[in-house]
Amino acid sequence: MTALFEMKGLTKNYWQTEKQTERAYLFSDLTATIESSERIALLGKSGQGKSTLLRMLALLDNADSGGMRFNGVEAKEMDTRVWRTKITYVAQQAVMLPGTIEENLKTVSNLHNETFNEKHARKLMKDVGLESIDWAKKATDLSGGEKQRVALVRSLLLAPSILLLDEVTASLDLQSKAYVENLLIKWSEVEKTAFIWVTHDLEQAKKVSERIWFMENGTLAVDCKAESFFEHQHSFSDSVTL
Ligand SMILES: Nc1ncnc2c1ncn2[C@@H]1O[C@H](COP(=O)(O)OP(=O)(O)OP(=O)(O)O)[C@@H](O)[C@H]1O
Repeated sequence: MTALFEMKGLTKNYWQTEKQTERAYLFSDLTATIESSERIALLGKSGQGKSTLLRMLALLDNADSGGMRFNGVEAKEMDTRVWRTKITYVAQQAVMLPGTIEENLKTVSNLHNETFNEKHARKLMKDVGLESIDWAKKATDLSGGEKQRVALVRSLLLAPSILLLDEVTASLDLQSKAYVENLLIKWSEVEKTAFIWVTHDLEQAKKVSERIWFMENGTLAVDCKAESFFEHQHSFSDSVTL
């Protein structure tokens, strides 16, 4: 059976401006396969290249070598915009487009010339705890945490196959964080969406993931079931102090 997603030998050299260390690359030869709607937490100390990898998977950054396939199709054979609707990146700092919340939510349907499913959007806004917000409000006036949740709903409206979540709850209070975690777990189960969630919060990783990718020294040092990772956490690196 064709895998949902494969990455093979992905390598990123340091940028020219980067202070050279003992190795020339940020990460090298990252290889992994996602068979179906798996929930993966991507862990690793600061500066290991987790965000760079996510951006690379969404074709927002180039690999120096290696390749990727989605449903058996090479990234370079697919239209970049189509790829990004299948494999969608949600940034740590949400960016709102000029205009109202409603206009932001409608970006996706407008892009695809489709009818906007308001009921679906309202349900998602409720799921992230934003049911009482006025959609006529200017999106750029929202708080950081509100912007993050609107951005997440906007991405979910694309119905991607793989969501790339870059510390998406870092700016949220505990209640909103729980809303988002629960929504994404449920969403993955119901819609059969995979996600790769970068987090420094081990409790969150334990709650949301079935599989762990752990980056260390420029490699994907660990790729295993979440249960096994947390059972043997002490034997990975320096106790995985993230
Ligand atoms: N566009 C760029 N130009 C130069 N250096 C960059 C660029 N993007 C990232 N880097 C460098 O690459 C390294 C990895 O950055 P990245 O943000 O991918 O790491 P990370 O593991 O996600 O870190 P954190 O956990 O702190 O978010 C860092 O040293 C960063 O300064």
